[in-house]
Parts: sequence; C-alpha cells; structure tokens
Amino acid sequence: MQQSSPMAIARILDANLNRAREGLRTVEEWCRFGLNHQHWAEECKQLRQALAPWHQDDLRAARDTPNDVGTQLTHPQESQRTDVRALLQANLCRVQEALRVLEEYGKLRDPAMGACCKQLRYRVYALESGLLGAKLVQKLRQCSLYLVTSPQENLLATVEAALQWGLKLVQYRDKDTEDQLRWQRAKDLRQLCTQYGALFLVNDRVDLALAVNADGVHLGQQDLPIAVARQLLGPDKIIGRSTTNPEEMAKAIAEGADYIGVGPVYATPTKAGKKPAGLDYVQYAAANSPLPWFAIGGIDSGNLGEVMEAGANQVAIVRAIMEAPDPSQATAQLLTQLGRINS
Ligand SMILES: Cc1ncc(COP(=O)(O)OP(=O)(O)O)c(N)n1
Ligand SMILES: Cc1nc(C(=O)O)sc1CCOP(=O)(O)O
Ligand SMILES: [Mg+2]
Repeated sequence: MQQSSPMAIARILDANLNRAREGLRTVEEWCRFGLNHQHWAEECKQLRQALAPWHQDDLRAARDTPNDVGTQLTHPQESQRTDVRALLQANLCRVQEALRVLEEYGKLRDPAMGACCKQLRYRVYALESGLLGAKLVQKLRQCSLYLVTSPQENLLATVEAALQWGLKLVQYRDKDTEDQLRWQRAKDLRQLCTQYGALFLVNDRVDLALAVNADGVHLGQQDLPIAVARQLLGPDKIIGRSTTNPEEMAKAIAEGADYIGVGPVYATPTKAGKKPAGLDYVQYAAANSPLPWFAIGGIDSGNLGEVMEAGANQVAIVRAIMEAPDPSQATAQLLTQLGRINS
C-alpha cells in the first residue's frame, strides 16, 4: 500500500481541473457559436466557474510538466475527429472522466470537493443528453410540413388521413375545449403520432405536453418564457416560439428555442387580427435564421410556390388541411409541392 503523497495528489488534481475546464470550454464554444444555444452555453460556463475556486495556487504550483510521463501519451482517436458530434462526445467524455478523478482524489483534500465534483459530473451527463441526445430536433429538421390542428368533430380521422400520406409533425392547438376533453384528445393524438412515427407537440400548454409525454410545445410571445418551459420539460423536448419580426427571432434564438414560427405570412382568419409579416420576413428568415423555421399563416397549395421562392423549406398549416374537403389529397398535394412525399 502506497503512502499518499500530497504532491502527487496536488498534481492529479491540477491536471484534472485543467482537463475538465478545457473540455468544458471546447463544448461551450460550440454551444455559443455553432448552436447559438444560450442555455447550454451558460451551463458550460457555470460548470467551469464552479470548478475555478478548487483550482488553488498550491495545486498550480505542484505542476511539473517537464517530468510528467503522460504528456507524450496519445490515442489514435485523439487525432481523428470525424465531425463536431464526435468532437463534442470526446470532450464530454473527457470532462466526465476528469470529474470522476477529481471526485475521488478531491475527497482526500476536502470532502466538499469530492461532493461538488460528483454533482458537477451529473450535470455534465444532463448536458450530454441535451446536446447529443437532441434527436427530436434533428427529426424536426426533416419535416417539411407541420400540421397545426383546429378543433373539429373528426379531429383524429383528419389527422390520421394526413399521417397516412407521410406527415411527420403535428401540433395540437385547441383554445376552447375544457381540460378533461383536451387532455383526452391530446392523449389520442399522441398515440396516433407514435403509431405513424410522427412528432407530436402541444400548443401553449406545457402542463398538457408533460401529461401526455408530447415531444414538445409551441409557445407564442404571450406564452410562458422559454427558460421556464425548458426547466419543466428538460433539455430533450422541443420548444418552438412564434416570431413576427427580426427582433423576436433574435430573442427566441437567445432564449434557446429549438425552432421558430415565421408569420403570419398572409392574413388569416385562424389568427384573426394579427398583422401579416409578409414575404419580406420569410426572406429575412431564410437569410438569417440559424434555427429550423416554419413559415405559417394563410398558406395553401395556391400560394405555397411563392412562399418557397421566398426561401421557406418548412411550412405550418391549419385550414388548408384541417378544412380541406379531402385532407388526404390536400396533404399529398402539399408534400409533393414541398418536394418530399415522405415527410
Ligand atoms: C408553428 C407555429 N407557429 C406559430 C404559432 C402561433 O403561436 P401563438 O403566437 O402562441 O398563437 P396561438 O397559436 O397560441 O394562437 C403556432 N401555434 N404554431
Ligand atoms: C396559429 C397561427 N399562428 C400564426 C403566426 O403567425 O404566429 S398564423 C396562425 C394560423 C395559421 O392558420 P392557417 O394555416 O389556417 O392560416
Ligand atoms: Mg400560443
């Protein structure tokens, strides 16, 4: 059994504090500049800051790089990063390993250091699932057509008709129904969407989204702040935000929305009284949005061409499907125009 050497322990702590902080900084840069994701960028920063007070002068002073036998040790995978995902994965793994070492050796120095590093390691697991497990958002990026429902007697049959043609994204929007029934309908739609492999979001209501395990929510400017919804829903669920102008777009990005609605493109009775943002804002979104975005408002097969010419690849629709004489045919027509019969 080896006697514990304070110098050796100080070197281990110093090396792993550096490793954890560098790894976090690498991930943070992508959250900030690659994803424009304020929530995750801040989480990385806070994790780094939580480690900083433990990196005391005596630990730095123990550093002895010339005599560190590990500086020449590399693994072939370190020089083979195929893409940003692999880079993030490697760095998050590095941070988790370093935190585990800090937890174990930190206990020898101060039990509070061990406990702190354990908590930080759990937060890094959450960061990892948020960043790399965001499969729902990746799926949303593939959806060219977004059906936003309106209340009607044959709600399920109408949505199913669209799903049969390959629709992959549905939002349950229902302003007036009492909660018991709304919850029942949301459950039925959730099940239907699961059956067809489609994403299912709930408009306005985070509680309802949670209650039926929806894939996310859509929030307008008057609805809950995104940070509150994120806290309730966790990092993996999709949160969409309506925007009408560049300022709202910038705010939604900064707040950590996963996608935005861009509209109303045209005046629409579904959102009576809301002034159209027009095709100019569609063009602006096409040039500037780093997030997936859906043009919405008054869009049908007759004007879809000009909305696409303005730069939209993804559109959200209420009446042109929900009130179509033949929702199947309407969906097929829209998907064909969007160039993707299957999504
Ligand atoms: C995809 C999408 N975009 C915009 C909206 C509108 O949301 P909001 O402004 O909150 O208005 P209501 O739909 O709640 O009346 C949306 N629902 N979906
Ligand atoms: C629900 C909604 N939100 C809009 C926005 O611009 O934020 S426009 C809109 C209504 C879209 O319905 P339709 O396809 O029937 O015109
Ligand atoms: Mg709303």
